[in-house]
Parts: sequence; C-alpha cells; structure tokens
Amino acid sequence: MFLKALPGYLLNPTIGGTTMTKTAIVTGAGQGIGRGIALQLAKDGFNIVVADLNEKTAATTAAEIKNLNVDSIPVVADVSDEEAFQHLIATAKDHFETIDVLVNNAGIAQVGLIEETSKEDFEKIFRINVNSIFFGIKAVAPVMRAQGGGTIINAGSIASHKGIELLGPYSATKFAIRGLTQAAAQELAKDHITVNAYAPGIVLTPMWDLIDKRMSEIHGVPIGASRQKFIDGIALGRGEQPEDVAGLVSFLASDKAGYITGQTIIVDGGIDYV
Ligand SMILES: NC(=O)C1=CN([C@@H]2O[C@H](COP(=O)(O)OP(=O)(O)OC[C@H]3O[C@@H](n4cnc5c(N)ncnc54)[C@H](O)[C@@H]3O)[C@@H](O)[C@H]2O)C=CC1
Ligand SMILES: CC(=O)C(C)=O
Repeated sequence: MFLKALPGYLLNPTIGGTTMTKTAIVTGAGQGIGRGIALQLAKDGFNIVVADLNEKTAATTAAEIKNLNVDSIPVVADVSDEEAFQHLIATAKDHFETIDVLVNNAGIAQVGLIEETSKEDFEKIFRINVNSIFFGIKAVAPVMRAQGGGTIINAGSIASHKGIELLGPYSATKFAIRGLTQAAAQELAKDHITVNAYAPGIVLTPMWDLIDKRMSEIHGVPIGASRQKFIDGIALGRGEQPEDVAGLVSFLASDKAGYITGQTIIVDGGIDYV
C-alpha cells in the first residue's frame, strides 16, 4: 500500500482511484517552531499528529489544523521517555496507517555558565533534546522500513555548528543531534529513509523569551537587550519566525528533497558568527 521507493517519493499518491494522504508527526507542536511546522505541513496536504507535553496547546494546534482540510489528532507525550515515544508512534499508526514524516522538534534550552550547571540539569537537557531523537528514530524506523520509506527531520540549531557562550549544554545537545542525524542517514538509506535536520538561528518563540530573560539577568542589561544583540548580527536584519523554519521543513518533507540526507541545514537569515 505504501508507495515510497526513492526516487519517486510521491506526496498523496493515488492507488486504485483512492488518494492516500500522507501523515506527519510533529513533536513539540503545541507552540513555537513545532506549531509553525505542523501548520505548514498541513497546508502541504499531510495529516498531522500533534505531539506535546502540554495537553491544552496540543489540542489547540490540532483544532487549527482541522480547519485546513486535513485530519489531525493531538497526543500528549513526553518524548524524553522511550515508552511514551513508542506509544506515540503506535497511536499515529493506528489512527492514520502510515507515518511518512517524523519531525523531532521538541526541545528545551538552559542558560548559564558550564561551571554553574548541575549534573542533573546537564542530564536533563540531554534527555529531552537528544534521547528523544534517539527514541524517535528507534521507534519510527521499523514502521517506515515496513512501508518502504519515510523521512525523519530533527531540530538542530546554529548551536549545532558553533558552541554559544551561556548555552554550553544546549550547544552540546545540538552538536550531538547533528552527529545522530548523519549516522542515522547512513544506516537508514538502504531502507529509503532520509534523515536531515534544520538549524535555525534566533527564532522569536517562547524559548527565546526565556533565553533573553536569563541572559539579560546575567549580563545586567534590560530584558530584550540580549536578544537584540543577537538580532543585530543577522544579515537579513530581523529575528526569525517559525514560518521561516517551516519553509525549510516543508521542502525537506517533500518529494523535491528525496536526494538529500544526513544534512543539518542552516536557516538563520545569515548570522555572521556561524
Ligand atoms: N527558538 C529558537 O531560537 C530556536 C529553537 N531551536 C529548536 O527548535 C525546537 C523548538 O523550539 P521553540 O519552538 O523555540 O521552543 P518552545 O519552547 O517555544 O516550544 C517547545 C515545545 O516543545 C514542547 N516540549 C518540551 N519538552 C517536551 C517533551 N519532553 N515532550 C514533548 N514536548 C515537549 C513544549 O511543551 C513546547 O510546546 C527546539 O528543539 C529548539 O532547540 C533551534 C534553534 C533556534
Ligand atoms: C535557541 C537556539 O538554538 C539559539 C541558537 O538561539
């Protein structure tokens, strides 16, 4: 029933006169970049599984998507828990039959000096940002392999390419994600599964509200000043929006990106220090 075989991966193929709508799971889709990606993929014609820790925001995003002529379900899941991720994949498969795209977007940031970061916080950010992607790849690969293929897209960052002061543990997780993406792409290529990552810059979401507040406290500058300093280094002259990231993910999830794998692609408006 699943038609994917690279090349020639068709979005919504027609089989015996019936159009098959593809399905994407987006983690952390209750707000911010994940929500932006989920809405864009819905506009591209995917049914969407909206996964998030936050039940209320997941339900709101899923309801918004249902107004876009595709189907959507919210699933409450802590993706840093392997069993919860397996349950998410099983729920998506039960509901929509295929899982064509998994966007491992959920993540957290922590701001502070490496020397002042506790072992518990260091382990926590790895659990949420990295273990989740490891669990996601492990859970979805057998499903995609059995279907004949699929696409996994992970949340990197410009911090996947350059360690950023006061974002040490966060940068370490994003470098790890770049490595996992490259290795998974090599291992899964024979199964017609592509694995890539997006690497945004300074995206104006609740995550950056928190980063700015904490950095501004540490530097003793007014709220907003730390973020502005980063934005001043962007060639395109403005902070990034979730839609800017969603445009890249839309391409990576499309037939047009069928020959791209193992890449962590920067979408940052041209930041001078990367
Ligand atoms: N905002 C930015 O400037 C950038 C963000 N990124 C990455 O993009 C991704 C999304 O970032 P934002 O939208 O800005 O963050 P955000 O904090 O605004 O939203 C994150 C979403 O993930 C959910 N989430 C957090 N932990 C979860 C867990 N364990 N299980 C399930 N859901 C969970 C939250 O409930 C929230 O809805 C993250 O991986 C982040 O590291 C990368 C580069 C820049
Ligand atoms: C949050 C994040 O990834 C950056 C680079 O700001």
